[in-house]
Amino acid sequence: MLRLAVPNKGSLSESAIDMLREAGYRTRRDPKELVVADPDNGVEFFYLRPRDIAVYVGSGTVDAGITGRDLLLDAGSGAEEVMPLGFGASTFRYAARPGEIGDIPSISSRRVATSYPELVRKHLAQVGVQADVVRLDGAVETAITLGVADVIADVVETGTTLRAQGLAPFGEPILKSEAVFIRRPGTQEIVAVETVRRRLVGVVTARHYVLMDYDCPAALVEQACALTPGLESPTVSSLQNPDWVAVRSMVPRAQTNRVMDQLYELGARAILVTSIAACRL
Ligand SMILES: Nc1ncnc2c1ncn2[C@@H]1O[C@H](COP(=O)(O)OP(=O)(O)OP(=O)(O)O)[C@@H](O)[C@H]1O
Ligand SMILES: O=P(O)(O)OC[C@H]1O[C@H](OP(=O)(O)OP(=O)(O)O)[C@H](O)[C@@H]1O
Ligand SMILES: [Mg+2]
Repeated sequence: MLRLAVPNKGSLSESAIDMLREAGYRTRRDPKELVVADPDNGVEFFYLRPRDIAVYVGSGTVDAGITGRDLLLDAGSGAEEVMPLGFGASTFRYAARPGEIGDIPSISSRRVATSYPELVRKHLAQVGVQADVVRLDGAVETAITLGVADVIADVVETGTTLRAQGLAPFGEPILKSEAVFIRRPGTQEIVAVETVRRRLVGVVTARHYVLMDYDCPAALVEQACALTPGLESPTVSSLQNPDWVAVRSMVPRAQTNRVMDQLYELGARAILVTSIAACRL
């Protein structure tokens, strides 16, 4: 059986579980369940702390899993990112009291509090800044108030936590993170890992696109297809009225209304949009 690691708690857990369910896998029924066997799909799921997932995958104890890119890089375990999953987006940034430290070179000789010490050490080395890294488990924004650090490096999603502590981010983000599918190097040869990857690509694509159907005057079909090129090529079918054709194409969900407006202006009618439940491209 393939061994797959899933976040058991935290920001990524619920969305990761939803994604696996959409991909047709069995998921836990109770948050206390830590191991779930899915014999029909030949997979055993291990519900682990997101921070530990890259370590398990890197060591080969589990074959693949879902975690955050920032956690993967902090673990430095040798597990590799296969694909981003389109949820759990955040940035990883330095922050300090406004007016005190305003750029990355000024971190030099200061104390930086973080829950991601390896990620921060690697970044400081990359930019050639010497500083003391103070490892904390969480709530690092308070470290400056309590006098443990001059700078923090932490996950920023909305920025609410930073603002509440009177801190402001500075410098370019160290990293743009999101949930990622990771695997042990070499496992691309394992058919079951490749099947999981393909199913996840299916879910990400199904979420990203809608299916658009419309009727279009035959004389305008080239212009209409230019607005809805789809992935390979739109399907064009004949209608009973030979002056019109029916077109079906995949359109990025975020562009749905703009494309419908443009099609309508061109002369297309009966424009229908449907969600895609699943797909394999
Ligand atoms: N608002 C957020 N706060 C923290 N982590 C977030 C947020 N949004 C996305 N993430 C991502 O979630 C992962 C961290 O998850 P983890 O479960 O370790 O911490 P958490 O969500 O802060 O939960 P907890 O603090 O309860 O342990 C990282 O990859 C991080 O980038
Ligand atoms: O930019 P925001 O939307 O405010 O989100 C980012 C904050 O949320 C997380 O903290 P969490 O609540 O998980 O507490 P923790 O620091 O103890 O992990 C993270 O560590 C940041 O502090
Ligand atoms: Mg947290």
